[in-house]
Amino acid sequence: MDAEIRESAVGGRVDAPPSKSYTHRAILAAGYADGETLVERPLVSADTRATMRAVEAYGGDVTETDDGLSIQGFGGRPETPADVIDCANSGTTIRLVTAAAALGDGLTVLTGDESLRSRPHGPLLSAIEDLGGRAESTRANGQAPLVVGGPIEGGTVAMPGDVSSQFVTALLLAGARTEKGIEIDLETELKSAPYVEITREVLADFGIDTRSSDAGFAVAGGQAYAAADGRYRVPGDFSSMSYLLAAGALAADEELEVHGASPSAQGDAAIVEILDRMGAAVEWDREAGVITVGRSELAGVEVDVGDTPDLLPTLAVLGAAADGETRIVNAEHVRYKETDRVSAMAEELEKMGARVEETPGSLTVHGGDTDLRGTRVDGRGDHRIVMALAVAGLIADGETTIAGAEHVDVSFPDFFRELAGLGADVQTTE
Ligand SMILES: O=C(O)C1=C[C@@H](OP(=O)(O)O)[C@@H](O)[C@H](O)C1
Ligand SMILES: C=C(OP(=O)(O)O)C(=O)O
Repeated sequence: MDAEIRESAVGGRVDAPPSKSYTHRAILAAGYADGETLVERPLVSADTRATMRAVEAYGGDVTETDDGLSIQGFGGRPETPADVIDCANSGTTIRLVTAAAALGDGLTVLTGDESLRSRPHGPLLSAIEDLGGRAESTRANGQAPLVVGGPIEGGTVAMPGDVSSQFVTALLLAGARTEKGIEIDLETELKSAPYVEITREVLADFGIDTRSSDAGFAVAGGQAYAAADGRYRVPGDFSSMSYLLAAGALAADEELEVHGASPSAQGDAAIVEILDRMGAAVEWDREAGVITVGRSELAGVEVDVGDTPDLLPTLAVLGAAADGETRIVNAEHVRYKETDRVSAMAEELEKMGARVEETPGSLTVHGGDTDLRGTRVDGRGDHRIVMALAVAGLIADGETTIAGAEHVDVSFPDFFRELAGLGADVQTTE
């Protein structure tokens, strides 16, 4: 599917979609629980469907109802799946579900699409083996397809922190259901650290205690998952909001209001502070959960994305429109996503006329001196590249055509409808 976008103004009110990260965790936590949990206001998207499929493969049941997802847990110990688990495009799913597989008696086979089969899982596989489980990459390169089995009893493992925080998340979720618990000592600095705090927040809401220390994180074993009153409500997604807020800062003719922006552990809420630092007229009423943004002249800034890798595509587009230089640093781990997002944004923005430089760990965008021009760009099969380029299309001269626009289904299925609803001149064509 292509998306065609012409220079246009936006404004009005929009509701943020529910958080992908919280939804994944809530679905799996409900899977680990006994009995039924209602996950209210879930994100239903291609990635979260992959986690639902995994919970069902392990013997749980997931039903979409008008009130949310009604999930019957598999009770802490996954059954051996009758078939391979297809995690599609979702890194969160394959990592969290791999650690769950290490609690089972039998073997689980996990795979995904071409992008997912190129992403790294080596440190998680080694940790499971160190804990006495079996965890192999069929191609012996740390990538899926994976074959995983247990049951692990728990213990202490050392692991790098700079490849993916999802390895820590996966072990904390599964660790609560081991006999001895799991202690994770980090050998290198943790990147994407706020995502582990999201995990700890969801775990606490399901009655699971975790600890953090200078060395890493730990979870005691033998804990039972149970949400208060059997219900869990998902907050709004700040990564998704970043495209809406960027659209407002670059192209609003009247104020743009994003609702559903209540504070949570999401690091990507930093988009509000970054926009403010760039000179945008942005205000966040935390109590009401509403962010308003108006069109403003922006100035380039330096942003460290160590904690907030998913903001890089949005920031690159803001940088292309801002006066002066925007330097996005501490971005090595942004290369391990659905695609190498550092190179992808450099190359696609260059097609639109921006001047961009990359180093292994940074992206510098020289904004202001060149106007973006519409052309055909490639969404790289990556939802965040597609959405960021769509925002760039709002301020580019002429028409921007984005190939692979259907990939928004991964995290924000209504993205193009919402953008059109705000006044953007955008059409999608098969
Ligand atoms: O745990 C999560 O929900 C996520 C963690 C981050 O990945 P890494 O920890 O691999 O950087 C982030 O990029 C991803 O979109 C979602
Ligand atoms: C990297 C992402 O997700 P995942 O790791 O779950 O594929 C993302 O949503 O940007």
